[in-house]
Amino acid sequence: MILADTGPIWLIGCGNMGGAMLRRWIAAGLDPARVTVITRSGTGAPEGVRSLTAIPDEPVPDTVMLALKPQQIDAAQALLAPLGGRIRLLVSILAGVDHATLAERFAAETIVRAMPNLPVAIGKGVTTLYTAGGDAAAVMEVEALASLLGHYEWIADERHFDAVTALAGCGPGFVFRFADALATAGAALGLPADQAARLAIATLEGSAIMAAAAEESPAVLADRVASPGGSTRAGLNVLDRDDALVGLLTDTLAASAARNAEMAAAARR
Ligand SMILES: NC(=O)C1=CN([C@@H]2O[C@H](COP(=O)(O)OP(=O)(O)OC[C@H]3O[C@@H](n4cnc5c(N)ncnc54)[C@H](OP(=O)(O)O)[C@@H]3O)[C@@H](O)[C@H]2O)C=CC1
Ligand SMILES: O=C(O)[C@@H]1CCC=N1
Repeated sequence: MILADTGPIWLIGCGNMGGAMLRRWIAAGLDPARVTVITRSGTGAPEGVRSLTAIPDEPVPDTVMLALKPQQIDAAQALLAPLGGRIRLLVSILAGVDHATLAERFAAETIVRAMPNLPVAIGKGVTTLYTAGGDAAAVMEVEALASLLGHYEWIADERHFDAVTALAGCGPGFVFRFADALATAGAALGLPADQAARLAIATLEGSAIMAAAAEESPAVLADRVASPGGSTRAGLNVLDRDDALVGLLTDTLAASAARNAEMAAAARR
């Protein structure tokens, strides 16, 4: 998809996620001269991008992206309050904070919630999008930006946003933890720790690429690894006993989704 040059983009916050997205967009062809990063410290912006600690005395930008923490939404509102008019497109990556809260706090014609994940840094991210409606061209622009980050999908029901945040937004954190656990378990069997770490990550990489390309489900692929009466089955029996792994991950996502809901409630105050 081609990026429309609709004018200035202000990025409020440029930390782990805002920075990863912006670097990827610039690598993919976004003109850095269109972007102004605004943070308290004036740090974090990629080279060639204007970096400020307050909003400039300029016309309302076409696009504003909120990439600070949900707990910092009051500061973002105060920062943008002096703007004299409506922002054409507001994109928020704040976990939890819902569309209605954004509409109440920010004057924007089109508001899109986006939930990216950290592999956007290498163009292999997952971004989930939601809007309650808005200008079709603005929505297309968000799609064009999201497509540069990797896989993207819209959700029609905002009530699913906390769940997609838990699964895909937080998901890399859980997968990285799984990689560590796999390596730790390998080391417990006597492997050198560095070798166990390499093998664990390469195994995850190959398995994920294979699962992404396969027509069969991961469940079928798991059975293909497990020779009848063999060693994989013996291991899977541990993960499957009383749905141990499913139960653990269900609790994990539920805890993340509940935290998103708490942050959303705090932002409504
Ligand atoms: N990390 C992740 O994997 C993901 C994060 N998100 C969302 O991204 C958002 C940011 O998270 P993350 O990047 O991890 O957080 P970071 O702490 O890494 O970045 C926060 C950024 O916000 C800036 N900031 C803080 N306060 C203000 C302020 N008052 N005005 C302007 N800028 C400010 C910080 O700079 P300074 O301190 O200099 O002001 C920093 O650049 C969150 O809403 C989170 O829900 C979504 C998906 C995944
Ligand atoms: O931990 C967080 O709150 C954010 C939301 C998704 C990933 N990181």
